[in-house]
Amino acid sequence: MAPQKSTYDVIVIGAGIQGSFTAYHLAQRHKDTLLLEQFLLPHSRGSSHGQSRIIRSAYAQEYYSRMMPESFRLWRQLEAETGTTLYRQTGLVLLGPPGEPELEACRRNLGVDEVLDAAALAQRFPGFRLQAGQVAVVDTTAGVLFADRALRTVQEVFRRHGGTLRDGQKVLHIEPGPMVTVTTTAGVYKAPRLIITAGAWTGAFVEKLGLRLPLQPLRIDVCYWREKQPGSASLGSVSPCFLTLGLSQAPHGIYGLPSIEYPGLMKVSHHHGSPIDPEKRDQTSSSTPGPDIAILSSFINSYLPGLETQPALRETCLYTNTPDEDFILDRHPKFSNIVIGAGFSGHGFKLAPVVGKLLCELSLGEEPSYNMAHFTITRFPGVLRAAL
Ligand SMILES: Cc1cc2nc3c(=O)[nH]c(=O)nc-3n(C[C@H](O)[C@H](O)[C@H](O)COP(=O)(O)OP(=O)(O)OC[C@H]3O[C@@H](n4cnc5c(N)ncnc54)[C@H](O)[C@@H]3O)c2cc1C
Ligand SMILES: O=C(O)[C@@H]1CCCC=N1
Repeated sequence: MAPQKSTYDVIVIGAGIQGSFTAYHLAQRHKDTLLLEQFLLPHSRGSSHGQSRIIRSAYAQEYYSRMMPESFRLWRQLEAETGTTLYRQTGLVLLGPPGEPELEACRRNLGVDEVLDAAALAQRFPGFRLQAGQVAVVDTTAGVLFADRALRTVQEVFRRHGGTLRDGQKVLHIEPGPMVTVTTTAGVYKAPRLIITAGAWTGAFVEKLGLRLPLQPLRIDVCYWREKQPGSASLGSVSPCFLTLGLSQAPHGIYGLPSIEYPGLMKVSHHHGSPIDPEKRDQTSSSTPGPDIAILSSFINSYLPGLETQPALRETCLYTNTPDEDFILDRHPKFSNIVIGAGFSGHGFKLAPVVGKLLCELSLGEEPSYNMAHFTITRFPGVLRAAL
């Protein structure tokens, strides 16, 4: 048997959606790239699994909304390159009290004048019942990304461009230097450039490289609710995605997508969860609070009368939040050939094509295509441990 190749132009750790898109951009640019994943693929232990994610232009922060046209374009490019459907336009309803600052900022950034009241919304989306004192803004560009399929597709194209993906290999040790040495459970690899996109595991990882990043993994309980009339909230019906802003009973927001993963079951969940160690996610103890089902039930009763008010199914997923919920996309302050992409705070999937491009640019020492001020490591004081 030929000995395994061990030296590459770039090594990427973590084959979730961010690492996979980063590796795809590198391989497209003819960099000999190794993508390492601790679990056998596909897996459901991180943040990128499941069949659906929301994609929307609506962002309160201009620095994300400015990235969205390119992200939509790159998703379409991947669809065209592979002949695969990855996106379905459904529209997205943002709802909250009139004048709510985030809602207003989204409306402004979308360039939408219209704010809908209950009657106007019901006419457009009959399954939705807006409550008194609430308004809605519609993002018509928004829709659903077929997440598992997207992850598989980007990994396939990465390989097609000559990239190497090794799964079932956990990275155990990183030795910084002009040639970074990466030791896994199955081998030792070297490259002049390393990119860490290890999701909820990133904090523990970079700690060993002298960085204390304020990354908080959260366990997210994803709930599915049965349609009273089968098919009424399916992808084929007039059923939008939605997201609440400024609801007093759910300050982090409640969101929903049409029934996709399970016919007849619509996903409606909190946009938040409970702190967790990713190594212990299945060890639910009485000290790990579950999602507040009563709040979701009451929301469904009021806003989505076509659904049963008890969840039919629950699944788990992980967010990795930063304190300001902005991403971390930066070079290691001490080892500039190590780049970190983390802290996607529950909203990173839609932007993965652009995130991958930016991490690729940072790693190759190029000027990033967007202003990176909101994504720096040094926005958090005291991250560099004195010892290193
Ligand atoms: C329930 C839920 C709903 C969401 N909804 C949306 C949405 O609607 N729209 C949206 O845009 N975003 C959404 N997100 C957020 C989005 O899915 C995440 O931001 C994104 O998937 C993060 O990807 P990642 O690659 O950083 O992490 P991951 O997918 O977790 O990938 C990191 C990978 O690194 C690997 N790894 C870790 N340590 C090692 C090691 N030592 N060696 C080798 N490999 C290692 C892990 O196994 C993992 O596969 C949602 C997230 C969740 C959980
Ligand atoms: O990023 C998004 O659009 C969504 C919103 C609701 C939950 C997670 N992410």
